Amino acid sequence: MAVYNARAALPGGGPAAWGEPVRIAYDRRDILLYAVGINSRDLRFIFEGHKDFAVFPTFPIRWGGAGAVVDRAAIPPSPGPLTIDAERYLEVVRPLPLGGEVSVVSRLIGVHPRGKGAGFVEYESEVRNAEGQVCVKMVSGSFRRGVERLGDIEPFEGAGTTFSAPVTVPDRAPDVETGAHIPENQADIYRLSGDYNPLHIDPEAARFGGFDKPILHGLCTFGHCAHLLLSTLCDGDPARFRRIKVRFSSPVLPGDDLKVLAWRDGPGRVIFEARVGDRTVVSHAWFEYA
Ligand SMILES: C/C=C/C(=O)SCCNC(=O)CCNC(=O)[C@H](O)C(C)(C)COP(=O)(O)OP(=O)(O)OC[C@H]1O[C@@H](n2cnc3c(N)ncnc32)[C@H](O)[C@@H]1OP(=O)(O)O
Repeated sequence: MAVYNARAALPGGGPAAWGEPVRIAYDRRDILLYAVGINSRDLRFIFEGHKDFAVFPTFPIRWGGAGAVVDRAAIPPSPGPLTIDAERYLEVVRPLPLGGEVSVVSRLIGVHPRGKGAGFVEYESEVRNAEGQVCVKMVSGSFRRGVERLGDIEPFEGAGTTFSAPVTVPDRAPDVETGAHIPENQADIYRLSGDYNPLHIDPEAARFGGFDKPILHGLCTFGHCAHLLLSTLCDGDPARFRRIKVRFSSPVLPGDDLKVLAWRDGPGRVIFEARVGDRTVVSHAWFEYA
């Protein structure tokens, strides 16, 4: 089993069974950098000397899919920027330690044709602590542009299943409204957590990907939504975080004002959307808390 550092690029590749565990080492600096990358000003997440210093619950999201075996026959590769982060789910089973080594296992759970010449690919992942206990469960969905025909998929347990369920927001005013300004340099900071895709910093790479300028990492938007909801609904207490699911519907840009609108949907559960102006940027989303 290879040892990878949290800052290094994650490996990929392989079939639809659980992949080999990937060991990931991280320390307090990684925890702090992630929290600053989603623009947290909460000392519990950005000051290691705070009495309640904690890992922000969505910290491991970038490890989604780590170690999954990619069957190239089932999912033809699509060129770099044409792979788009489309949906994410994260569930905290128990808190991650404040540093050390964890392992991540992932497997392909679904490959679906979707929309105009795109494939929608979903991976499931589990993060386990040094004792082998599951701390976090995740599902990562991405759009593969230009993959018009998905390959012949060998049948496997769970093939064709999807975690991608539609969510309709109620036809009434939201119960909760919150938001944040995304600083112009937010993507510059977020990428230091290890997501160095040039789409988020290099204007030329952004143009190649079909954008006028570098866009914010979807996972940075994800972290902002989680932080805003945890702050507003749970006084920022990470122990109350349970699960979150989002769909990235439209890109967010550094400098944007992000608004999160949430509707209560039973005890400890909200349905939410994020918007920039009138444009919905996160949809089909929900958050559960204690
Ligand atoms: C490596 C990348 C890193 C990043 O961080 S990129 C930044 C984060 N991601 C984004 O900003 C993505 C923003 N989302 C989009 O730009 C668009 O959204 C998509 C390009 C992903 C899709 O747009 P379109 O091709 O125009 O698709 P459609 O015609 O709107 O919908 C076709 C079908 O696809 C479903 N769908 C649309 N968006 C998503 C999504 N994000 N995740 C999962 N499914 C999606 C719809 O419902 C529909 O489905 P049905 O054909 O069954 O009606």
